[in-house]
Amino acid sequence: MIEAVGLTKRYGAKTAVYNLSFQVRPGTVTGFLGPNGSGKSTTMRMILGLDEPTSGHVTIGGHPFRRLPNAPRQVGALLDAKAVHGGRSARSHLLSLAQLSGIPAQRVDEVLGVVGLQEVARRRSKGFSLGMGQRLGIAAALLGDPQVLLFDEPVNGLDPEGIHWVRNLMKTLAAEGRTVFVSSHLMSEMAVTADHLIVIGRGQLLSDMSVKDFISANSADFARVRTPQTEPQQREKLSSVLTEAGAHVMTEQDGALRVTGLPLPRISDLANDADVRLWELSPHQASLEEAYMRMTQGAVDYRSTADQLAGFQQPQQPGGYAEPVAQQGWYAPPPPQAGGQPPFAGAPLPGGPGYAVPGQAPGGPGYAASGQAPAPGHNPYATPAAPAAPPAPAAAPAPGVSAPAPDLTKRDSDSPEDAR
Ligand SMILES: Nc1ncnc2c1ncn2[C@@H]1O[C@H](COP(=O)(O)OP(=O)(O)OP(=O)(O)O)[C@@H](O)[C@H]1O
Repeated sequence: MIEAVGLTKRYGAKTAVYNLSFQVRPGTVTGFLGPNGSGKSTTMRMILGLDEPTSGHVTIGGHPFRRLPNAPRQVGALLDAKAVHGGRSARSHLLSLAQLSGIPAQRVDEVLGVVGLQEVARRRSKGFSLGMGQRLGIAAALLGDPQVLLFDEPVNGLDPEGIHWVRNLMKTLAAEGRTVFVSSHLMSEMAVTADHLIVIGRGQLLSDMSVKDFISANSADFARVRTPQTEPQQREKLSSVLTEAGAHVMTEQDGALRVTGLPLPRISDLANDADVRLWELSPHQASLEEAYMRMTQGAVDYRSTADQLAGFQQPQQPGGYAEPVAQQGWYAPPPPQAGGQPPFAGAPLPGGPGYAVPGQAPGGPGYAASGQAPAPGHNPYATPAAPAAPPAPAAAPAPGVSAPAPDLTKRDSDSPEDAR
């Protein structure tokens, strides 16, 4: 098991990691997520004894990495696939690592087979593609047959077959009882690979929970309801009936209704009672990517000015950043945006069940969950709001969620110096 307690790392005035506490348990794949620059690699380097924490500590199996007896046989890691002497062949690179750790040469050939590089084992690694380099880095991590494995972006540069292979490898390693800690920006992959997630933003813990809980805590389920296109009055009638019953109803670009606040059977019953025929009644559950974007929206450092999402950022507070989203309550499904219109200008925050928590950016980042661009000039969500949801309790964070800590990152002097 990996255990971090109050882990903090400062580089000069820059706080890369602040007061991180978490455990990575054996037998599961734990995903490590966070926007660019949020401190994932720094955390991994501290776990591996490559960086000294400014305060706090991190142990593997109860020992700091540097005091682990025969560490390479207990812990394997892929941090930077390019950290290989390009003039050496894949085999001689692995052989030199094996010799340093007293690992027999036979194991080198085994891991070359496991990662599928046996055919190119004697080729110089400088001619390797990005994906081949990743495979070589994974081979190095597996060399000591360790119980604890850390992978920083292992699927970076891999083709679909390679991604599939890494996914199965991680799962197999975890199923063997090993501790597998893996960072990635590929949410679709994480959704099918990881069992548990640790999410950080600007160096601080945002979430520590199962993938399933993470998705449900950061999304609002809703129903898509369609009535016959040829009879628009049916849709209007249903919309009124559902609204009267307490739902929040919005019209999507394709004419379907997006309904929150009522379970599907109730929607069906109400439609039936109102004599409205339904052509579609389907549940929508957010993807990990949607949930992740909703959670980390306030903790993204680098965003294109051309990115439509830029307008949805909470303003950077002087001397601090907009608080990461605490995981409590339910959130509005991300509403499609009208072309170029400020996201919530003039439009009240949709209320009712499943809506936003005070202190957060209203309504979410504004990406279209349905993947459909809204019609220019028409904001289907600028409808009068239902009464606002009662305020969520401000202080108590949900289980597994850290309360947002004060921002200790400093943007003005990102010194490359390590001031530990
Ligand atoms: N040696 C260093 N000196 C100064 N600042 C550093 C150093 N290493 C990391 N940082 C800063 O610490 C912050 C966290 O960086 P880190 O590489 O850990 O983030 P990350 O989450 O791994 O990012 P990415 O997803 O882009 O790989 C960044 O702002 C980075 O610039």
